[in-house]
Amino acid sequence: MSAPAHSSHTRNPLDDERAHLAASRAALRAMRADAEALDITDVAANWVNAEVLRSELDARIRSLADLAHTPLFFGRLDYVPDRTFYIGRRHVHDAEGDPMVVDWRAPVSQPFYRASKKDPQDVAMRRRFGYAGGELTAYEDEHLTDPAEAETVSRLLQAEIERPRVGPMRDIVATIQPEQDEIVRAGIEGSLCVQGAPGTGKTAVGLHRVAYLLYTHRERLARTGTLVVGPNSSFLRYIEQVLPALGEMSVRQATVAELVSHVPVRGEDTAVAAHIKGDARMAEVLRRAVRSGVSMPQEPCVVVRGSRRWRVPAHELAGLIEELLARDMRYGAAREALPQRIAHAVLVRMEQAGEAPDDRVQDAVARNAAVKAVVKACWPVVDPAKLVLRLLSDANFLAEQADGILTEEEQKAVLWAKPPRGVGSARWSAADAVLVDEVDDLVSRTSSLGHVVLDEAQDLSPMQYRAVGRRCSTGSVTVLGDIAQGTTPWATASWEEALRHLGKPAAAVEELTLGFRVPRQVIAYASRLLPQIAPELKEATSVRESPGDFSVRACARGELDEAVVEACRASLRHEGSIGLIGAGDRLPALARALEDAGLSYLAPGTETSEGSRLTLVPAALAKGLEYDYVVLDEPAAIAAAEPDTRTGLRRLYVCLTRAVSGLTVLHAEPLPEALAEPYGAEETTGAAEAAGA
Ligand SMILES: Nc1ncnc2c1ncn2[C@@H]1O[C@H](COP(=O)(O)OP(=O)(O)OP(=O)(O)O)[C@@H](O)[C@H]1O
Repeated sequence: MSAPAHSSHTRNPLDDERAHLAASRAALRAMRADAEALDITDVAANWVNAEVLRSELDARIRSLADLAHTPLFFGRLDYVPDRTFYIGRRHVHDAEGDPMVVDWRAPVSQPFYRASKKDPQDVAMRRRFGYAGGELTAYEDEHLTDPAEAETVSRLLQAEIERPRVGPMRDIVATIQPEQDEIVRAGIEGSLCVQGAPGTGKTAVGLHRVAYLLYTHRERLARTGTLVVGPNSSFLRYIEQVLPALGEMSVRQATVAELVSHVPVRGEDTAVAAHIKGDARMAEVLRRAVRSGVSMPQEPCVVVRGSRRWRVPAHELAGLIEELLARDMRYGAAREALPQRIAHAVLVRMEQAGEAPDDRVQDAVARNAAVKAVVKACWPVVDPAKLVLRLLSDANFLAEQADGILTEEEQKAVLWAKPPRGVGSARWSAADAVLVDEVDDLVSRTSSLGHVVLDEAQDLSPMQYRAVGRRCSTGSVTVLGDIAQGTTPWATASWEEALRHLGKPAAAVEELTLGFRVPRQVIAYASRLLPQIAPELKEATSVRESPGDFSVRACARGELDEAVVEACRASLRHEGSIGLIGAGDRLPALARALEDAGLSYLAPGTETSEGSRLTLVPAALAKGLEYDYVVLDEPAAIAAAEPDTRTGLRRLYVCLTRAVSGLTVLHAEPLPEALAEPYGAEETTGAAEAAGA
């Protein structure tokens, strides 16, 4: 793209901008040299201090590195009157401390993302820069206050959206859209939920929001911590470079399974059992179970001190226990409070007898063997894993705790067929681990982080939402997901319900509808499934201009593998990444076909590179990922691999919406009904062919 011609006889503005880039680079080098030259021997009082300071300084020096392939600034704002700011990934200042580049997250940068002709926000001109291989090669201006200038779609923005994808996920800091920016910059106090169709940038927005919050509330979040929760490790590997690219290294990323890893998960539940174990009613069953060991004393507690014996009668002890049960306290905290309460009762008696005991006496009484014996008998220690184990293997115990909460059939469904011998040998399932986590929290409060981003949230069960919710009980959360992509039988039905289980019922639900990934005709084709999988949702639109290569082809049974290999070859002739997606049990055959054809392939989550661009993706792991070209093998098999029709079609919807530039669907079995209609010739361009032939 060339720079627009400017009428003046002076230097080409591009030269001026290049000069500013060179000067900014020099300033950044000077900042780095300053940091490197800093002598900390005088300021660090001791060895530990010196170590801490050194590592902070090293991090700062690293963050000041000038990365040749990431432009130092990507935009410029000319405010009225007469103030110019260059917007980039990080702040750069000159020797006097004046800004050469301001951080995209600073308040003065906000109009770069939000200002419009309708609302110029004091900006006279917005300039976007185009780079090629680290060189500044183009710019594009919008004069927001000029009534004569028509509003246009930015070509640089469009080029960025169309740029082929290879390697890990990229940041979108140069091209965040206004509706996305509102979410990125929403205040830290409020929790938010974002419903968005495939490719509307939910993941990108969530990660940029973390970077924004860390910039704006650095100290607070350094103390309390931030966490990004994603669906599986391939997904986490795919997104893990985005935050470091934005200069943020200290954000933890985890799956829900990793958050609740109290027991080793080796077993699997039936869909029915998993559904019940994920139901919020389980929380009440567990609460009862935890307290079920509490009993009322039959004997008085007799404390001997010196020559005197102090007696607290059984009914008074029972009163203390009942009072603790009635309070909204963690089980473990109440257990710690009980000896003090009993000791207090003893102290009252001592005072009545004319003694003047102090706090030390109360502490000593609380540690007395007789008091300890009462606590041990009446308020026993609860081991979370052992308690859940008992609940799932002892039918009578479960029946008592679940009485009036779970039906008999439901109880039967969650009981282990063969009770394990102990915690170590049990075949715990993922849902069991969440139950153990719930009990753990009933015993001692889980500590809360400052902010949690929960991505692909539509798949979580109510009990999983509770597990995430307790990790942000005093902080806030950003929930991202798409109901139409919910593929677990235990998925929570609506965002309102999900937010309730998270403990954030007042959070606002926003919707993103502009799609940045999937070409228009592909999203239109996939959206035919919406009436069956999520009738309440609107069809996504696409901002992508490229119509994309899209074809649906029927083959004879014996020829499918060969056709798939051929489609992969054809895709490899284009630039960018290629994903071959198939049902789990089709994967061995597909792998063999690729190997026989001499095509090497990667596993999902492995970084693609120019030399290795083809990934073989099981349908179950496709969620959240994207490829420039997707070859989709046998839709019917993908749908059939799920326990019910709706889940099957939702899985298919996920797989159909992974493509950026091209999608080839190949099938030997009939297509699901909604997709069988030929794709209308009037809607297609290029290679689309009739489906279901
Ligand atoms: N403002 C933007 N500018 C450029 N690219 C964007 C923008 N927003 C999103 N994208 C790109 O669109 C693609 C889809 O984004 P992302 O994966 O965040 O979507 P998603 O809503 O999480 O999708 P899914 O529902 O499939 O998980 C990514 O390649 C992302 O970088």
